[in-house]
Amino acid sequence: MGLQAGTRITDARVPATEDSQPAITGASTIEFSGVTKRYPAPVGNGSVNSRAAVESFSATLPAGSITVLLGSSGCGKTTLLRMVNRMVEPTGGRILLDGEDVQDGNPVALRRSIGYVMQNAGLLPHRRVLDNITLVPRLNGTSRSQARARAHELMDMLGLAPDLADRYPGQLSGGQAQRVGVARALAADPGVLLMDEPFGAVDPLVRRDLQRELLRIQGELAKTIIFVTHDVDEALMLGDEIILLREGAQIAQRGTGAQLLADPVDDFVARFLGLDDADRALRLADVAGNRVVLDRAGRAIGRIDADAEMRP
Ligand SMILES: Nc1ncnc2c1ncn2[C@@H]1O[C@H](COP(=O)(O)OP(=O)(O)OP(=O)(O)O)[C@@H](O)[C@H]1O
Repeated sequence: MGLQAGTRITDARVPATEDSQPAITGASTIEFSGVTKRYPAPVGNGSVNSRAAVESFSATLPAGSITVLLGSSGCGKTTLLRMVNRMVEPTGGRILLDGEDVQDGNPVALRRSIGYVMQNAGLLPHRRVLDNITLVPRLNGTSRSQARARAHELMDMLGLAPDLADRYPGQLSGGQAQRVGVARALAADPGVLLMDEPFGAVDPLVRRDLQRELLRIQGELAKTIIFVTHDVDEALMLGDEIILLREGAQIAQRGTGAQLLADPVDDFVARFLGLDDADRALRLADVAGNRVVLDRAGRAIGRIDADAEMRP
């Protein structure tokens, strides 16, 4: 379809801000090099086999970009993500952050230096919203007043009303809890943000809002984000690049959303993206001078932003 390399699909309803390339400050390049994870798998006779959840995965993710790990349940997305902050230890291979092996440092310090957002927000239920957000900066030695000031800033940035600061997580809606989860992950100003299906548990409208917020915040902060999802539309909307995975975290195809849509390398990719599905039937069209991705009903689910180069 003649799409340029380096195109990015953005939310069709968000106007482009071509001149707003954010400065990349403190974001890290993430390099996976031959990373493997085998979990012990008990077999019937009492002995234990091991299965590779991730088999020799290699990829370099540029600083300041959103890379989406897209794939079916069980293909190894979460395992890949959790090896970055050593919640899961790899069986083989190396993960480098700006050239430094994550295995070389203290895992607790590593975890505190990396933002992590999970599906159910993972907030501490007995701590108020503000205390959830300030927790990691406080553990890192930030003063109470500074940590609270930053927490209020982040709440404002994420559209959370100030009076929510004193609530407990159980008193929040799902969407509010996810916003607090994102604020908490950003509170220590990490260079890397790991997001594991963070918007999967909220309704589609709230999910769309959260996706838009994330893109807006990323426009300001330019973190290196790994975003895990099995939702194609979410991947197309958020990813500077998408890595589509098969079982064992084998890379089926890697590229911008536009590249994957225009040039799927095989049937697996085409099927996963819904290109062969008459009910979905994603297609590209020109609308008011923009190249947009339409679903079967003609709804715009994303726009191809041909001017957006992949950031270094
Ligand atoms: N702690 C564990 N012990 C044993 N096997 C595990 C463990 N965690 C994950 N696995 C297995 O590793 C494989 C990959 O799991 P993983 O959670 O990384 O996949 P995923 O792509 O994130 O799936 P989902 O989208 O359902 O979260 C699966 O077969 C899973 O059963």
